[in-house]
Amino acid sequence: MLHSKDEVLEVLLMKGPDILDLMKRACEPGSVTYSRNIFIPLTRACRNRCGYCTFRSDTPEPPLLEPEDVMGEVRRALSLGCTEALFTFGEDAHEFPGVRDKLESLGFGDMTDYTYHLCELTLDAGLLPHTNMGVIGYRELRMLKEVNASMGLMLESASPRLMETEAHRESPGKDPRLRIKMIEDAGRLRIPFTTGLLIGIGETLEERAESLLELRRIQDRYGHIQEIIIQNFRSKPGIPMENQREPSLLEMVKMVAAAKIMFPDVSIQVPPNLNRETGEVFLLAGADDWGGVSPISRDYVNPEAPWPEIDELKRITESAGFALEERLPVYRKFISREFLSPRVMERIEELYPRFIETL
Ligand SMILES: O=c1nc2n(C[C@H](O)[C@H](O)[C@H](O)CO)c3cc(O)ccc3cc-2c(=O)[nH]1
Ligand SMILES: C[C@H]1O[C@@H](n2cnc3c(N)ncnc32)[C@H](O)[C@@H]1O
Ligand code: MET
Ligand code: SF4
Repeated sequence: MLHSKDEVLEVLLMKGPDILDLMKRACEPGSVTYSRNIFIPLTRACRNRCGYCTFRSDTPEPPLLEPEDVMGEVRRALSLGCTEALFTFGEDAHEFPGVRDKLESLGFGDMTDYTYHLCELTLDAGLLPHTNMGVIGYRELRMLKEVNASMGLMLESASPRLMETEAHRESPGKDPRLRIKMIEDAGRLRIPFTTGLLIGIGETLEERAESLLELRRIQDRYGHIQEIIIQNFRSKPGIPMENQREPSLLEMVKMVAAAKIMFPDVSIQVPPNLNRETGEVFLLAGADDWGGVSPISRDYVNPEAPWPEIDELKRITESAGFALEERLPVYRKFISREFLSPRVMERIEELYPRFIETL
């Protein structure tokens, strides 16, 4: 195991054949999971302005997806065999007058109320919601737990220093203290949780080590983290961080391996669309999940990076020596009354019994 900052840092500084030993230590034979989803970006309005983001828009047009649009997409996703509805969008969007007026005309007070309503309709229709709407409070989390199979929030980095750099200078919601608090709140509420780190946004190797150790501390205390995304920063034309160097393949390999060694109890996810050529190398470094893959929608956060077809994902996974296994947005070991609301649990028992642990 890697327990101290020095030990983790030593891994992140490795060179030459030591890296091969590291990969061997992290990689276990077996299966690699993915979830069939549809991405539903309710709004591009966001109170933050992250230096790497192309998703946010100042004048979102339309300000909000309407219930009919959302439910049309949900039905289409169901007909294509999806199980997950991924609700990811801007933080505190109801602070924008355009969004607030639209919410009001639909009869909702804020984005949480609206999201709750859509999750409820989605769950009734048969998809399992996973919501990541940025930082929200304890009461909002408690409310959304009732209609979500899992929820998520990227820590991005545990470094408060990035709040003074291009990455997060204009993003009060990326303060690691707020993000850590929300991840802990989700732990207190027993919500199966997805978090992750964004690699290459100006953080030092030492800060990468600290971020992993911070997530380990939270997981030791609460045990609700089901997966950690190790996401590589992608440079895109027009973003403030356009000239920032992307992380190298070996930097990513070392992060993935360190994460797997530190978290034998958590899946390590790398998004296949951001790693078209290199994804299979990450499997050999301990990554064991591809995340949500959509047969219909784009990755609205990374629209230039299409997801591979599921057949292609299977080919890549098998050629590296692993089996591709479909999962729900909630991992098998969290499918229980301890972690899911009665409503969500009943829906899974009814519609997706094949994903439930049979002992
Ligand atoms: O397609 C994407 N899915 C993203 N997902 C979705 C994720 O792959 C799946 O929804 C989960 O694995 C649940 O099945 C996120 C989920 C979170 O909770 C937090 C961050 C992300 C980030 C992305 C992302 O950048 N692109
Ligand atoms: C939804 C998640 O997508 C990630 N994200 C946002 N912009 C980029 C980018 N340019 N490259 C890679 N990941 C990005 C952030 O980590 C965010 O939390
Ligand atoms: N805006 C949220 C965040 O960055 C959700 C993901 S980005 C669309 O945490
Ligand atoms: S990454 Fe999320 S929080 Fe940051 S600007 Fe984009 S939408 Fe907002």
